[in-house]
Amino acid sequence: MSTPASAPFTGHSGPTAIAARTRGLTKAYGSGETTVLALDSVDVDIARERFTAVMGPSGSGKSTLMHCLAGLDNVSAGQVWLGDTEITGLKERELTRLRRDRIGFMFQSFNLIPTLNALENITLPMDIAGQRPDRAWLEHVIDTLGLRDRLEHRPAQLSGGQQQRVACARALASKPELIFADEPTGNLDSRAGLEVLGFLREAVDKLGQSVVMVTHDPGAAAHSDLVLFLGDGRIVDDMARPTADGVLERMKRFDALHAVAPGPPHGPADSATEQG
Ligand SMILES: Nc1ncnc2c1ncn2[C@@H]1O[C@H](COP(=O)(O)OP(=O)(O)OP(=O)(O)O)[C@@H](O)[C@H]1O
Repeated sequence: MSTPASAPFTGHSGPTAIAARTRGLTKAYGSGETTVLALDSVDVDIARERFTAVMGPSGSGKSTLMHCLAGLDNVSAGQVWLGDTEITGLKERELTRLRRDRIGFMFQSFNLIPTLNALENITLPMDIAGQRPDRAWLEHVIDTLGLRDRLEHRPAQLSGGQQQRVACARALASKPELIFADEPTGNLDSRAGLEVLGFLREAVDKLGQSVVMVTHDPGAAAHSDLVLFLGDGRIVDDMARPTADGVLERMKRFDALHAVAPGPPHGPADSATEQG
């Protein structure tokens, strides 16, 4: 578990091969009798240059896990690292810079600026940060995502799938260590959704990126290398090289278990996940 503190991030196969990790990550909302334990002592290693999907029923803690991993939410207990940097305990300003420099985000709702064209949207976070894009990398991302002939178009002139590809390029533009995608296909029809999943896959396979995606869709999860299943704020299972059918079966089993024995909010099932 200990990693050399001075180990630099190399962009690809780093010294730890871990993009992010948590130990004892606990997040509670509220206090007293109304406390909700959204995450209950989660230990997880997110592998570098891999596509990790996070699944689980509504309210199981998926978004909370993503927010804590991305430093968007403070934790109640435990530790979170991005690469070799412990982010728990960082000040808000340091967190803002870390997110800007080292993390990419994709959301269900694209979040593009309507008055800017595709290229301007892609480079906006870097422009705001006063950073110059690595030109060769940017060109590579644009070609990989098939956006070359759409760069002058505004979001309204693009299909939903194309808009999400622009959002994907924006997330990739600064060559972040880790990309978080929150239901990135949630607003797309199945064909456009497949296309975006294919591009996320390529971002990992061809561009050496690391992706964490929250999804409810077993078909989307099947594009990942590893599915983490959350239940009641804990990682209750994982599945490497998932198939849509396999994921669906696993989810049905969880549902059946829940239906038979609703039990206490945080049951004993916990196979704290270690990969990499
Ligand atoms: N700001 C908040 N205040 C109080 N409770 C919260 C807050 N955010 C989340 N929760 C609670 O924490 C638990 C986990 O929520 P979270 O949004 O992480 O689940 P999720 O798995 O992402 O759900 P969904 O699939 O519906 O998006 C839920 O019980 C939720 O009600």
